[in-house]
Amino acid sequence: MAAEPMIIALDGPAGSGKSSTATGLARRLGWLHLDTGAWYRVTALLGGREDVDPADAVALGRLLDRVDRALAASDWPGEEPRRVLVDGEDVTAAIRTPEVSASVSRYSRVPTVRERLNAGFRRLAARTRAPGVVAEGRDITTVTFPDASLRVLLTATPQARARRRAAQLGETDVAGIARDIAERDRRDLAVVDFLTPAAGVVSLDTSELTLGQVIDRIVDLLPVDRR
Ligand SMILES: Nc1ncnc2c1ncn2[C@@H]1O[C@H](COP(=O)(O)OP(=O)(O)OP(=O)(O)O)[C@@H](O)[C@H]1O
Ligand SMILES: Nc1ccn([C@@H]2O[C@H](COP(=O)(O)O)[C@@H](O)[C@H]2O)c(=O)n1
Repeated sequence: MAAEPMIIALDGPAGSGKSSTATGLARRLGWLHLDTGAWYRVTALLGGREDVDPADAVALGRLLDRVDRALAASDWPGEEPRRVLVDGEDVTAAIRTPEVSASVSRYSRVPTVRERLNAGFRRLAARTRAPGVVAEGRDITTVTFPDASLRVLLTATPQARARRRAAQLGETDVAGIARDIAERDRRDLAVVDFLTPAAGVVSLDTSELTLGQVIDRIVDLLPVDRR
């Protein structure tokens, strides 16, 4: 029987570097990168387009069935940068717009959404062709994969996060970006605590580290035969 895939779980606030770190780790290790935030974003994108009221259990269930099928079809270890496809449509860029970022918590705060997506993440990780999974989000170390082989909480100062995001977007209004990040964190923190490391979770402050240094530090925490 094939060995269970090894899991690295990464959590952290917006802009702390989860996706870039997970991308680099997955590339280096040849593992599957599971960007859970992307699937919350897909839910918000499709929900917004179809005007799905999160309180309408039937419409929400149909929406989540669709997201679930797209998630299940996304086992592409080694593909970086990752594309996000839904029924053949490439929504990689569409899920990153400021509108989706602003609306995602309307769906991500709903318990049914979290339960259905978490179940899909666990199924994907259990049956991936990859030898391991780097999963990143907000509740990955605590709820989705509390038994992961390695669990890391990435942190960075609000200033560092806003500076990085401004550079990423080519924006000069760093203060405005800092406000957007703080607002999204505030809404997300009402649902899960991703600022306090749970027992056994390694906390890594990336404010003064380059991306390469962050990846090296995490690889150093793996058993020697898995690096
Ligand atoms: N250690 C680092 N040093 C410098 N820049 C970094 C570092 N980590 C990430 N970055 C840059 O910061 C920006 C935000 O990183 P990233 O998108 O990975 O954060 P995130 O935690 O996934 O954010 P979100 O939760 O909003 O999706 C990117 O442009 C990335 O290249
Ligand atoms: N495990 C997770 C991951 C994400 N979310 C919600 O999705 C939003 C987008 O996530 P990004 O990582 O792409 O920024 C995020 O703001 C959360 O609302 C979540 O709840 N749990």
